[in-house]
Amino acid sequence: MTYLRHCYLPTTFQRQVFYPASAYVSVNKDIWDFYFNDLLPLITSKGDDGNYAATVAADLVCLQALSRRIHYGKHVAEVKFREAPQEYSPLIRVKDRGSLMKLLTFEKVEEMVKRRVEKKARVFGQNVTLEEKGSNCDEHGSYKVDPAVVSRLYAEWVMPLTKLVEAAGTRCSQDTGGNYNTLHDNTSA
Ligand SMILES: O=C(O)C(=O)C[C@]1(C(=O)O)C=C[C@@H](O)C=C1
Repeated sequence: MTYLRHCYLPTTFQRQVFYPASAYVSVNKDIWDFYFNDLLPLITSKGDDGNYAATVAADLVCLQALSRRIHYGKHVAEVKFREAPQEYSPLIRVKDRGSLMKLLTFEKVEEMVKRRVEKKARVFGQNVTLEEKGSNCDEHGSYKVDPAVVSRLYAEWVMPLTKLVEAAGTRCSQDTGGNYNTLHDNTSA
């Protein structure tokens, strides 16, 4: 590092967006676990095609995309907390995890997200062939990934983990002195 010249460009000012404690909020271990244990068995078939390098590269892209999407929950939490601190603060103070989760949940939005990702998988994930439709098809064609599984991915893993990040994020907004790595239900709110 000592060999590097100083940069000629002025350092840009990075606004501190998050409360410092939110740097410790991470659900990457949970993402890793559901990706390999639950999701992959639903979208792959057993066997060995020898494409290890391409597979690792694809896994990395997917894991990073999932992690980015889920940890955007920190931004969402920040907005929600700033819009209604009077609603969030008392729940955080008394560690009412259930009510906090309810406040962070918008069921109608979740329904829309599930329908939207399913439709996107249908539209953008079609296999294009010149052959007649096979057994893995509906009236529109066949898909690289079953659109119902994509909807399930969001319903069972992506949105619940986003909310977990949001819950931890709102706690950071309230109080920067705690341990925010303790995200799960068996821990205090
Ligand atoms: O849109 C929101 O308010 C979010 O918090 C995001 C999100 C999601 O992960 O898509 C999570 C929780 C809500 O219940 C709805 C949607």
